[in-house]
Amino acid sequence: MKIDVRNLSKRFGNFVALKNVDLDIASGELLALLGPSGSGKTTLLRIIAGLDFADGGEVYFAGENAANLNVRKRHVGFVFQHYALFRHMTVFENVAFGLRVRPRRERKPEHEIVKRVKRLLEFVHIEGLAERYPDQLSGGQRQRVALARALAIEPNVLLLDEPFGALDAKVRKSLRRWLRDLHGELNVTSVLVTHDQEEALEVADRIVVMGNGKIEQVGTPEEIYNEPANSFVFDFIGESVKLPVRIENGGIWIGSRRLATNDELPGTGPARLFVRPHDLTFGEVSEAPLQGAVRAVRRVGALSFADVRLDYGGDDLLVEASLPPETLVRPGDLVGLTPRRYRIYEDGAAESLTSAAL
Ligand SMILES: Nc1ncnc2c1ncn2[C@@H]1O[C@H](COP(=O)(O)OP(=O)(O)OP(=O)(O)O)[C@@H](O)[C@H]1O
Repeated sequence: MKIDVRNLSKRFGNFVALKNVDLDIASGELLALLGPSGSGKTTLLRIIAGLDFADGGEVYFAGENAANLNVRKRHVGFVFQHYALFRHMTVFENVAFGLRVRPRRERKPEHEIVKRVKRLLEFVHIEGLAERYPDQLSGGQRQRVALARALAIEPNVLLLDEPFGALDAKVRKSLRRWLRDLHGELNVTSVLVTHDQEEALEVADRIVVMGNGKIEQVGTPEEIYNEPANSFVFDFIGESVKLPVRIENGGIWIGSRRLATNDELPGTGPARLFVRPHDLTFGEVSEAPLQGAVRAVRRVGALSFADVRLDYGGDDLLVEASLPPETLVRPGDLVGLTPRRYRIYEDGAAESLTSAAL
């Protein structure tokens, strides 16, 4: 089921929660709505679901204006962060619920309901838990039940609002891989709300980055990460180091040193350089545009980072740079750093003035 969102806007009192949102969701894709808290992700999801109404704009389900379809007719399955399972029902009954409450004309005979529920429990790998109650399950198992229950009604659209938000990091990771695999087997259009960029990058076919009720960028995980459309997306996705720089005489100046660039830059004035920590290359103090003293060296899993205090035109600036495996530095060492791939944003402007891969 294809979903088109057209010029959607929503206010809560004076607060603008969605501003002229346009979005095409392809049939069968898994789309992630990603953004900081309060950016409007849940509001957009609720309007798509029919649980809330927009002040302006439309949502189309397979070309039909969804305003003409009530919640039930939209055939939407939901999974929320807080497992809204019925506590007094077993896993089996929870999953069967949506099938049993259908109007008599549409309801399947009991033996078919039993067959379908069993198949769903197998599909989400919890067939052994059918007779348990929600209290007797782990958080991850409950979310599997919630997904089986959402799928029971054979939805055209699956809406997931922070489905793994309440789970610990390890369970989250395994469940999102599981969701990715499962989604490949389902012919359902899914929209996943998350504020976890790693989750979105790993699971989604495409990501919609939202900020302040607006769409900042739509793209594949690679596009979003490697070609951020603006400074908001660069800053929000992945780690970033931001350095104040100056544009003058066609070049980028870090203090009194000119950064090697591919292009001549127009204009004069302050700007900001955005660089990923792993795109800061360690080198000779005398040659690199940035110099500083190593404060600490840290290992996080297989990666090493150095906190470098840059001597930055009077202001000290602490940056975290990724250490390539062969680089040996110790606290107290003076090092040079060169931004290898970066983007330059004029102060106050979102669009990148230039980007470079040196
Ligand atoms: N019923 C409401 N009444 C008033 N304001 C609301 C209401 N629902 C949402 N908002 C506001 O609208 C903004 C967007 O909320 P929304 O829940 O869509 O954000 P979100 O991106 O999903 O955030 P989170 O990740 O924290 O869930 C927030 O500032 C929120 O406070």
